[in-house]
Parts: sequence; C-alpha cells; structure tokens
Amino acid sequence: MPAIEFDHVVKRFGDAVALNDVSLSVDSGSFVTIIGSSGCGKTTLLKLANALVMPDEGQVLVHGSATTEADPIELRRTIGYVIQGSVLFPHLTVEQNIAYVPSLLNRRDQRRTESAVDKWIGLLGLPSNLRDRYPAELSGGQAQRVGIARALAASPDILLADEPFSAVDAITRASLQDEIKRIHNQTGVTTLFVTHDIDEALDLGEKVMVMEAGRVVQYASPHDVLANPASGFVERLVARKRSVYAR
Ligand SMILES: Nc1ncnc2c1ncn2[C@@H]1O[C@H](COP(=O)(O)OP(=O)(O)OP(=O)(O)O)[C@@H](O)[C@H]1O
Repeated sequence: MPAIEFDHVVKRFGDAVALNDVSLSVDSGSFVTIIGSSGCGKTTLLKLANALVMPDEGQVLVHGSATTEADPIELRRTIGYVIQGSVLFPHLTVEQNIAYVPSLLNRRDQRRTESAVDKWIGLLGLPSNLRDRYPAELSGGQAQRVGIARALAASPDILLADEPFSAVDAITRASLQDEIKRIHNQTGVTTLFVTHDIDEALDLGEKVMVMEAGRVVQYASPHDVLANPASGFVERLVARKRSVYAR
C-alpha cells in the first residue's frame, strides 16, 4: 500500500486554485523531493497530507485512509513536520524539546525517552553540551537540527519537510543534506521534502516532483527528469544540470 495517495485533488483558496487535479502516489519508504516556482502549491500539497488543509475535491489517503475521515490529532502523531526556521518550544531546553513527544508516548518508561533523545542527538550531530540550552541560544543550523531530531524522535511513519534547510549557510546545508539522507537510509521513513534548490531536489530525491501552477508536471527519478524533462518549465529548471550531465 502506498504511504500517501492524492486522488484527483483540487484545493482552492477563494478564486485561487492552489492545487488543480493532482493524482499521484508516494511509495512507502521513499524519499520524494518537491520543487516548483513560488506559489505553485508545494506547501499546500504537504499540508493536505497531515490534514492541516482539506481537499475541495478528490481525496488524500494516508496509509489507505482518507484524511477527511481520520482524527487529525491521531494522524499527525504518525507524521513528522519540519518547516523552515523550525519552530521549537522556546521555554524548553534542547533535550526537553526532543523528549516532548516520546515522553508522552512512554509515560511509564522514562529510559526509553532518554535513549530516544540520546539517539537523535547523536544522529543529527548535535554536541551534547547543547542539551541544556534554550532555542534562543542556538545557531540557525543547530535549531534546524533540533527541529528534525524532535520530529523524528516521535518515530513517525512519514516526514514532511518544507524547505527545512533554506535558512542555513551552504556548509551547514550540505551537512544537513548528508544527515537527512543517512537518516532516511537508516529509518526508511517516507519523506516528502520541499525545496527551491534544483541541486538539492536531484541529489536527495529518489523521485522528484516538479510542480507548476497547481499541477504536477513531472514525477520521476532524477535521472528521468534530467534525461526527459516533461515540459519547457522542467527543461529550464534543469538546463544547467543537463549541460553538466551531458559531458
Ligand atoms: N491560507 C491561504 N489562504 C489563501 N490563499 C492561500 C493560502 N495558502 C496558500 N494560498 C495560495 O495558494 C497558492 C499555493 O500556495 P502554496 O503555499 O502551496 O505555494 P508554494 O509552492 O508552497 O509557495 P512558496 O514556494 O512561495 O512557499 C498560492 O497562490 C497562495 O497564495
């Protein structure tokens, strides 16, 4: 069963059509990157998966169940959500932020929470002297790592990431990309990752979804997107990469 299916989904905001008849499925365990120009519907597509937005037409199925039928709180418990400049609880330390959901799930077993926190602090390369700091005392890259650790410590089946690395410098970004790739390989968490950066989309995605004005114009492997761009828009997007690829 696919992790997520979009079945003829239409979403409007007033007169604006944010998503226009989107149908596709996301395989369980896959890493999908989503790219397209500003306002083409990328964030709306993610928010449909965790029931922050409901479709006007069609349906969104998560593990086979329509989001309109699901309890949104239950649904979001299985879906991690990481956004740009990740929003941490400002009054909680790094450790408490990461422990927040695990401690709700393991009320009787504090040690499970502690080992989950240790594991994710390690996997995201966070030095242990950050554990007792508050979010205001972190760099942008560190805060972003804590946001990802917090989302993954809840052991979600699906991770939705909306431009999570766009506010960090190039070196931090490169190491975060390595870390998310490694974590995906280790956990197999189904990942939908929105980016504005075509290099990031092609490097991270097992499949790349290219969106244009509310439609998905191509949904294919990075190799296919480079070799057979499905429209003029995709061709322009990958033009520079294609010239390198052709060499
Ligand atoms: N809550 C809302 N109310 C009204 N219009 C909205 C709302 N959310 C999104 N839209 C509109 O829907 C369209 C798609 O927005 P969305 O945020 O999904 O685009 P995006 O591709 O994520 O853009 P960006 O790359 O700039 O973040 C845009 O025209 C946007 O203005």
